[in-house]
Amino acid sequence: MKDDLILETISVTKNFFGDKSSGVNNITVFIPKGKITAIVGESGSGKTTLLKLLSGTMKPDSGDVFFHGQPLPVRTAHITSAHTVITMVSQDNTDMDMGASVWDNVGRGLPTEDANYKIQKATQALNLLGIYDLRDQPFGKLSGGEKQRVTIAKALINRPEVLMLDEPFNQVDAAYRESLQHDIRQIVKEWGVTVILVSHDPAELLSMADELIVIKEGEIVEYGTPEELYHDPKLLYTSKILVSCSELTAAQAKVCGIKSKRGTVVIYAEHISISPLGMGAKWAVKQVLFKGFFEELIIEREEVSLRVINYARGKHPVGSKIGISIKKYYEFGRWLS
Ligand SMILES: Nc1ncnc2c1ncn2[C@@H]1O[C@H](COP(=O)(O)OP(=O)(O)OP(=O)(O)O)[C@@H](O)[C@H]1O
Repeated sequence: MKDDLILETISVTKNFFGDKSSGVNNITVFIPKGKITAIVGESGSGKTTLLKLLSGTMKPDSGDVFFHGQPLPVRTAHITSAHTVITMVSQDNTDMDMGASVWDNVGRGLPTEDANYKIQKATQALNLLGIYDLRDQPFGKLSGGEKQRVTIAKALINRPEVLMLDEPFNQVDAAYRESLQHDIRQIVKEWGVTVILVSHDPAELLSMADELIVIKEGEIVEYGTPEELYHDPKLLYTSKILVSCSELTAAQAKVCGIKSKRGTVVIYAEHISISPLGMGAKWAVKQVLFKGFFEELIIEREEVSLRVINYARGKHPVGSKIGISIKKYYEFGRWLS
């Protein structure tokens, strides 16, 4: 066990009802201390199962889980944001009392009756998450984003060593989400808390995580930093999780002027530029997806569909035609242009 690791699983398997296609199989992962590690994968790939094994709320069928190099005891009760060493924040707020005030909910996370200590800790936690002014509000009346801040404040009140976040920002609107992500990063830096995050949001994964663990059908298939996996994914599966991209067969790639030697080509939306309208405008705009300061266009030609980033919002409506040039594309293991 290296000093810079806090949790590790060695060859851990957990299946449900003896079905090997459920749960996770033979997983070995290392969670670095004081970093944000994100577990990513398609729906049903085993992310939550792995999170539960790492938190000690689920017992593996075989294999071992270590916390600071010692076997992690399995807890009988569900882990909640009131646990002290490893805490969990999920999107459903099940351990919060909707009718009680923010202050009471957060204070309930402390395992003590010492009133002064409670006041000091609750004030600190609420200030940390920028919600001190909400202290008298009933929890149930808060917005989704405010609720998540309160849940995280409760989870942090005991200064846990590990904070587990299972899809924590689903209910939070985009503007609020960024500031919450920023605050969590700050807390990780200042307090040295280890965060394990499960998320489906590529932007969140790339901007928040220090390390990514990619899980597919219950097995770890790839891991690395967001930069490594974004720029040099070994698997199409990984790029599809992290990036808006199009996957083409060799025949489809030919329509884009690409001769593929390996049979599958991946084109990131950001690597396609839109050329001036005119004779070369052969791609029909089928859908325009609003993304804030840019749009994502779904374009089609000869039954080949591509995703393209468009910064000139409103300029290419559905039904119009555009020309494109592809700056680079990915064939597994290598970039080509
Ligand atoms: N308690 C359970 N009983 C039976 N099967 C289960 C149970 N928990 C998980 N599974 C199965 O194990 C597999 C992995 O589930 P898990 O919830 O870990 O996936 P996930 O990646 O977190 O999915 P999602 O992103 O949809 O939440 C799925 O096939 C799921 O149906």
